[in-house]
Amino acid sequence: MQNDIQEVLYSEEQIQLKVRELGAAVSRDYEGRNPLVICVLKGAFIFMADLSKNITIPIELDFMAVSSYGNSTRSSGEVRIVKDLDNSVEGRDILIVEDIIDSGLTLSYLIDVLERRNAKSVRVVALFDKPGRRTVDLNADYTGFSIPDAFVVGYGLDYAEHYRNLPYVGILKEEIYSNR
Ligand SMILES: O=P(O)(O)OC[C@H]1O[C@H](OP(=O)(O)OP(=O)(O)O)[C@H](O)[C@@H]1O
Ligand code: HPA
Ligand SMILES: [Mg+2]
Repeated sequence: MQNDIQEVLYSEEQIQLKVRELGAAVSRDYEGRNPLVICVLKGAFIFMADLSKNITIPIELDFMAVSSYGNSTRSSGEVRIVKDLDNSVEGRDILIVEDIIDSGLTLSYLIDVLERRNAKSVRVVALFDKPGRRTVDLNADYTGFSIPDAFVVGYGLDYAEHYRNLPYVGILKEEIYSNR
């Protein structure tokens, strides 16, 4: 697995430090509000686990699975809900937890769905952001790291379902996906 990585962008330790900061910011901003924190599966599963342990106010958790990349390094443009929420979002303060914002298509779709279901507020915390790749105008309320336009894996992020279990985040060698 390690041999497929061209360059480590952020180590496990650097990520943990950032996640602690994000947890503190969320805890401060949502004091007294009991938000519903939504994990966007599968990519955000590790970030959600670590972030939630760093949130010090009462929260509820829910999970939604959406997919648009499949086995590609480019978005198909079609966002599919693979698993929906268990909870109603009506009248709730929602915090969406995303691993990465790339084109922005996944998030713009999700925000739209949650607003149409009458959430009281919708905010986004994203660990990684590729601002150079947006096709829709959208930004997270809380961002961990801005990264260059390269396909990255690890800490939940996959290529064709592989590499999610790497504890760090790195750029995938182009030769792994260029001849597919
Ligand atoms: O801003 P975008 O271009 O929409 O890209 C970001 C989304 O793409 C990835 O999900 P993916 O479809 O690969 O599903 P996964 O989380 O199960 O890997 C990633 O985890 C984000 O949810
Ligand atoms: O760089 C990425 N890596 C993994 N999944 C992704 N989904 C959007 N961008 C990426
Ligand atoms: Mg993926």
